Amino acid sequence: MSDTSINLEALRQRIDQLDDDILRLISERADCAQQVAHVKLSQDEDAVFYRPEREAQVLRRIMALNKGPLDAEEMARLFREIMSACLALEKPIKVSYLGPEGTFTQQAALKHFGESAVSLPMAAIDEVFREVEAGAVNYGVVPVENSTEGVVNHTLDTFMDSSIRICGEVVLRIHHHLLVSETTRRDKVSRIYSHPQSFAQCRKWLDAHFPHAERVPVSSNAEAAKLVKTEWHSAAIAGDMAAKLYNLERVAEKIEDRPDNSTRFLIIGNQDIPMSGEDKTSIVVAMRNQPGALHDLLEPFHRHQIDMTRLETRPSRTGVWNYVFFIDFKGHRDEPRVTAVLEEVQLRAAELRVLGSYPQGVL
Ligand SMILES: O=C(O)C(=O)C[C@]1(C(=O)O)C=C[C@@H](O)C=C1
Repeated sequence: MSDTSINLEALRQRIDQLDDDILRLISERADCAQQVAHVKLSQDEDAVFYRPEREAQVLRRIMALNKGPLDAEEMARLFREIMSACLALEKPIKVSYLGPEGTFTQQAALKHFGESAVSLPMAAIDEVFREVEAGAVNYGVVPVENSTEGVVNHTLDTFMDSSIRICGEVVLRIHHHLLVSETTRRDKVSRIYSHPQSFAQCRKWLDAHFPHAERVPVSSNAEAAKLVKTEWHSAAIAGDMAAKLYNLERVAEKIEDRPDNSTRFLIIGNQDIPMSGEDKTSIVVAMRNQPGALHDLLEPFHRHQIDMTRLETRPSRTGVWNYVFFIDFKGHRDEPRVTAVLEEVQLRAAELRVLGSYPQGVL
């Protein structure tokens, strides 16, 4: 036997021993999670098993402790899956998302809740809200803003008519690929299907590489991928999940014009989330229609040195010229300086609703 094969053998034996340890430790961890479930149930028969603030703390701790060689995000992803499996042992979690299967929203749902969550595709954003409101699922996942294309107005508008709360956020790096099926004539592509937002995010690449192909907008990237299966002269722009789901080949990868293209998704539910230590709060405010209203709204945030991460304006559905403001800022509603700001804004506003305080996205 050569030296290298002896070495390989020894290393594999060591890996087997380590796997034994990992297996034992994961099982012990799962056992602990089951005991946590018993404690929760003994305190409250309607106990909520999923604890986003605790999950965020676990992942942040692991990322801070990690010394490599795996990078912190990779390590957190592994722990994300362990926690997902532990939670499923306590109580399986059901999550609705803006479908169909294979969309970036499904990818975001899995990134946030892990593979052990049961995820159910819905045809529209309102349906995701409705399922959560009706208690048919525990949580929902909807897109809210894209770094290239801006806000998803439909999601914001749906919050105005709903009592649903925001329980979390997840940011997904969006990579688009040009996809074809095994029967596509790659030199004869004359039509490309995709969602309008994806076309917008890949405009320059398309102008340079497929200036003459017809661009056909469809309701989702997954739908685009599905259509390609049946047409020999068509391609689709979609992401990894759709490529995998419909078994398509990537003719060109990462064709988005901006390398930092990302989408933020919200986790919606019926629950108030306690502080995790690094939180955000989202509010919706209607101001009276008078001069200086916007200044009056923003001034308390400035004075209390609260870091505002987003401000969107949407027309209110009640008065013709009235606008409402969607504001995200750092901090949790239970922190004294946040409570103070909310009290001041309440006095100046026609209406204020806290949509939720939740952990800042970790992964
Ligand atoms: O700490 C808890 O409350 C648990 O239920 C345990 C645990 C975990 O596996 O660490 C599992 C699910 C919760 O969402 C948070 C954490």
